[in-house]
Amino acid sequence: MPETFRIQTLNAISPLGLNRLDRERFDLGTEFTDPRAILLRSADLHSYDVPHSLYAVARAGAGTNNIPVEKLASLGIPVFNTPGANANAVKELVIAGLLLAARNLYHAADYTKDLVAEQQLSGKDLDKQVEAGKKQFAGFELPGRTLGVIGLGAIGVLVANAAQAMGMKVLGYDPAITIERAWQLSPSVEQVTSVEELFARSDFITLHVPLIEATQGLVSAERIASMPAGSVVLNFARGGVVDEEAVLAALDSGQLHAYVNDFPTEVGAVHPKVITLPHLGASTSEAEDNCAVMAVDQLSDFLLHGNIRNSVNFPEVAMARSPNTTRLGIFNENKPNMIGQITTVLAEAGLNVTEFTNKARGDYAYTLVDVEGEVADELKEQILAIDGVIRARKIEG
Ligand SMILES: NC(=O)C1=CN([C@@H]2O[C@H](COP(=O)(O)OP(=O)(O)OC[C@H]3O[C@@H](n4cnc5c(N)ncnc54)[C@H](O)[C@@H]3O)[C@@H](O)[C@H]2O)C=CC1
Ligand SMILES: O=C(O)C(=O)COP(=O)(O)O
Repeated sequence: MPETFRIQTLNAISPLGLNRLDRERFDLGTEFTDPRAILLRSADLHSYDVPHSLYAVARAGAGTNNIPVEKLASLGIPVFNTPGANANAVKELVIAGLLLAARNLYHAADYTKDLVAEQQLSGKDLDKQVEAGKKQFAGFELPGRTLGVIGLGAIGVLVANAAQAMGMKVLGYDPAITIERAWQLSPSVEQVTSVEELFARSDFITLHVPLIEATQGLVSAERIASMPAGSVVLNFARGGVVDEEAVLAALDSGQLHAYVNDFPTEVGAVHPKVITLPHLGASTSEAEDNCAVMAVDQLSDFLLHGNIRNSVNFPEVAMARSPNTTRLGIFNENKPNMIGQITTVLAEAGLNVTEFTNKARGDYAYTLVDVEGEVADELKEQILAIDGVIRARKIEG
């Protein structure tokens, strides 16, 4: 009997994704203590005691800063994410953020509500106060203004192209832009080669980078000071990418006009020039469906076939299944003679290899191997005994 894999969900995952799982092979629950896989969105896994049973973690979304990615790599546990699946949702919220800031919409709507709810105005009195008060919310238009986009990945490219189509001058900065994203980027977007230049030339800055050591505090006091007075910072990446204290000081001094962000803090959320949303970037039904479908498909492909697609800590490795073969998935340290030792064990067991792929990424590597016929259980133990092999699995189809 092939195994039924226990998948523990730590956040609400769209049923459109979950319903793709064959219930004969997958058992879904929120309370397992020995899951084979974890499926989550933003739940924090950093203090999670990783059980020996765990084979994989799938993040229905983009950011993986809530997951101990390196630690899991060292245990031979791939972490998957869903690149691009929620990018349009974030792009639309960023465009809304540009307009919220440029037209002072948040305060303007509050003002109107206050006239009726608090001041109890109506009829001609209300009309009069509306016309008298509106000038304090007069804004500015986007065409001709410059938007600096930091990070030209799935989201950054969509934001850059949309802002450009709205008549903005768009600058982009991403020293590691992929060829795929460069092809998608509007040719009118100007690439700048230093983040300092981007700040100095931008009326709006929008952030679309992961939260990693290199991006922590990327928006600093010094960089904000180099922006034109009255600029706007939009942060739909992660709170830690911005030095919030510096932003609040710049809002107080008038150097910044507004800070629109998706990551509430006790101090920031109540500042009058800050517009904070409750981490809403990916919260559309479309994005939730897209992320769930992609995460579930990648996870089930790994559990059933050992294939790795869109992992953030292991390389892309996928092979079609062939009849009358047994598949092994092996995680090992990326060091010399691993392939030699693995194939020697297979040869000594008299096994004929029909397909073999080994790819490395950073300190670790992954091997998928198909051999003719059945494989004895002891073979897995022999492979695990090789110095540098972290984990080995006989994958039943
Ligand atoms: N507010 C929300 O609900 C959401 C937030 N996010 C955040 O947005 C981030 C980006 O998402 P995607 O665009 O889908 O990821 P992505 O991986 O497609 O793009 C990230 C880009 O940032 C670039 N980058 C990395 N370090 C950089 C640096 N120091 N300077 C400039 N560029 C740098 C990379 O080269 C890559 O092109 C996620 O990691 C996540 O933190 C993503 C989705 C929803
Ligand atoms: O995909 C991301 O990085 C996000 O921030 C979305 O988070 P969520 O899935 O809405 O908890």
